[in-house]
Amino acid sequence: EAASEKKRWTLNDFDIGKPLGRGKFGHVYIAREKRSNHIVALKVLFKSQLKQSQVEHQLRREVEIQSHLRHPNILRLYGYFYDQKRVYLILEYAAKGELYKELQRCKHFSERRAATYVASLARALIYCHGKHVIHRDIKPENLLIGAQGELKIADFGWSVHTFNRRQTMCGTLDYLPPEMVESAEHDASVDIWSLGILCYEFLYGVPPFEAKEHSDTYKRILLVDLKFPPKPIVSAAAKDLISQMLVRETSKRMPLHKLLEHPWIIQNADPSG
Ligand SMILES: Cn1ncc2ncnc(NCCc3cnc(NC(=O)Nc4cccc(C(F)(F)F)c4)s3)c21
Repeated sequence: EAASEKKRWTLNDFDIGKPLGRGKFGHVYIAREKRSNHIVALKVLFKSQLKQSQVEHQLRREVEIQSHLRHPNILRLYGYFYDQKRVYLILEYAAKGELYKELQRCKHFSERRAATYVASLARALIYCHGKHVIHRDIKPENLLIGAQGELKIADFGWSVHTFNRRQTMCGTLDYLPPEMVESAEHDASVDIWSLGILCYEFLYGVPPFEAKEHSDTYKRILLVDLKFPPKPIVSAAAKDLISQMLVRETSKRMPLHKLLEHPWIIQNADPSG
């Protein structure tokens, strides 16, 4: 493993295949590493755009964070390389593609499928939080589906290491005001909120606080203006779980390990994930 991490990859190491998707900063292609015949996804980012958006540090943080994460429901970032104009991310290939396209196709998921996805995401987030990493950008566009139908969290471009905050206070915690100490904890609960939003969108096909104007969505979020439409029909257990995750007071949101014991998850999630 260490040897491969030391290896300097170049574009010549890969045969590039069809485009898999196009993101804000560049395109993703299926690719085969020539020596091993290993299929990967190669995300090509233009340095000019990264510089223009001043996100180079975020990309470095993503690569650093991802290099320590190993979990079946987290898309691997195997490494990166760059040339004159581009940065290339060497990523695990998710054979069944993007979850948001699947959600658009199905309109909404069954309770069993939704619960199975939510449980596997909860396990991945418990793993991340255990390593003081929060994703902060959990949404359908950042979820991919592996060859066996398993969910993979991708794109840690917005993730942070909660301990960074503590370390920047030159080692000592003593001088941190309560809100600074607390906010590091608070961050971990942002992923619980987002998972609640995701669970709602899996079941209803739309996020709970959607509104025409951004300002209205913002107001609905702050009020936690949570409404469950009569259609599609959704079990009381599912609504109970969502209601316990979408709580304004961060410390009162259902902890992820409690989520895995919730009746709706126990009754509906496929244990294999
Ligand atoms: C579509 N698709 N279908 C199958 C499939 N299999 C694997 N991958 C796919 N798609 C790529 C998924 C990604 C994983 N990690 C990413 N990471 C990222 O894009 N990081 C990133 C970019 C620009 C700027 C920044 C910065 F600087 F702001 F941090 C960070 S994108 C696939």
